[in-house]
Amino acid sequence: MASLLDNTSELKTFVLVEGHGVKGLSELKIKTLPELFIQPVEKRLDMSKVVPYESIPIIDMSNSDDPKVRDAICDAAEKWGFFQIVNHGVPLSIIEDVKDATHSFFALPAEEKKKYLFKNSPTKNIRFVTSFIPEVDKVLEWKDYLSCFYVSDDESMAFWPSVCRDQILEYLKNSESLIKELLEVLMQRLGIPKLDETNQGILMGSRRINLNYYPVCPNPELTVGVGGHSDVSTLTVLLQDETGGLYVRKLDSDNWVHVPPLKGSLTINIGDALQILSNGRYKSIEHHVVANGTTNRISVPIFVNPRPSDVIGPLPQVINRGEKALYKQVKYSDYVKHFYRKSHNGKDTIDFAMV
Ligand SMILES: CC(C)(COP(=O)(O)OP(=O)(O)OC[C@H]1O[C@@H](n2cnc3c(N)ncnc32)[C@H](O)[C@@H]1OP(=O)(O)O)[C@@H](O)C(=O)NCCC(=O)NCCSC(=O)/C=C/c1ccc(O)c(O)c1
Ligand SMILES: O=C(O)CCC(=O)C(=O)O
Ligand SMILES: [Fe+2]
Repeated sequence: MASLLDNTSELKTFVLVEGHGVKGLSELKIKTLPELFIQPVEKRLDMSKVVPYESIPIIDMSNSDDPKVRDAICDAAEKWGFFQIVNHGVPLSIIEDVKDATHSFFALPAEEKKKYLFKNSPTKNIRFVTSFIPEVDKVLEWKDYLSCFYVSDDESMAFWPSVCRDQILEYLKNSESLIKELLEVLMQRLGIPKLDETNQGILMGSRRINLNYYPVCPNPELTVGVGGHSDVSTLTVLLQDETGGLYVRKLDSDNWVHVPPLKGSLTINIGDALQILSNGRYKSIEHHVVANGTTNRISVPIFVNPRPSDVIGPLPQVINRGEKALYKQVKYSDYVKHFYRKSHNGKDTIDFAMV
């Protein structure tokens, strides 16, 4: 084991090539974090900047036709870019099933998980990864994930891991009406009364779902679970377990706010695509996940996106009201490829679309 930990190339092979991931490393009960994962101080979360007395809004969706609830959603998207929802209509049993399925996938032996590494995967729409982009990240993040881009039920049934595919598909189906409702509410404030086929395609024409696993880390303060980044989605529906560890930047400040686990809740955040489409009105906020010294953590984000072929820019309904466009028109797949070409670095992806 000593040679594994001291030799970066052997370590990379164990973690990235043999399918062990950081979970496999954590299970060796190592006492010290290998250098490969030691983040520069500026990439770690400065806990002195966390403000304990603030929290993102919690919105009860049981009366979602109530104008007060609809206003609360739009206000949260403008002022925080992040909010938690309860009574959202996604059955709690479906949520529990997807959490269990996440544990089942990561409990598979390395030999099985290895089949989903990008170079071995039967389809480019599914990949098992450690860190964010290990080919690009100079220092690795303390996270393994399975990323699934949804194309069709048939493709999922053929290629997704059988231990989790049915639960993921059920979850995707059962979150559909919630996603549509949230987008409808957000569009109404922008002067778009109904979602028709065209804007529905741009707002929610594709989905990516990730199963994230953050294993216990020997020196959590020296690394990150996920470095500061904003999502490139339209919006993200995030399911987290009872561990905690997600922090979001308070708008226009140097302060961070914890997103506490709240049983049965889902966390919603605005992504870059909606910041662009709304010409900056709705905010895609930087967020960060810390590593944990005592508990394994899972989370499951659904990234609701435009279709890869869509061209996105500030919506005509927004610009026609006399606003100056802050962003140019970009092909969404170009935007996403730009995101996937570099390590996490706060909010810098959106520079790609800036006028
Ligand atoms: C992703 C692309 C661009 C792939 O295009 P495609 O033509 O199919 O390319 P391909 O030949 O299959 O794959 C190669 C590309 O995969 C992309 N890629 C690289 N790493 C990954 C990865 N880990 N997961 C998925 N795609 C990746 C790169 O963009 C590659 O581009 P290039 O290096 O060839 O230039 C396309 O499917 C698309 O436009 N999808 C739109 C929907 C979408 O995926 N949106 C992203 C929402 S994800 C989001 O908002 C946040 C994600 C996130 C945040 C923090 C994390 O720590 C993390 O892990 C993930
Ligand atoms: O694990 C979390 O709570 C958030 C993960 C995240 O930000 C992401 O996968 O984009
Ligand atoms: Fe994220």
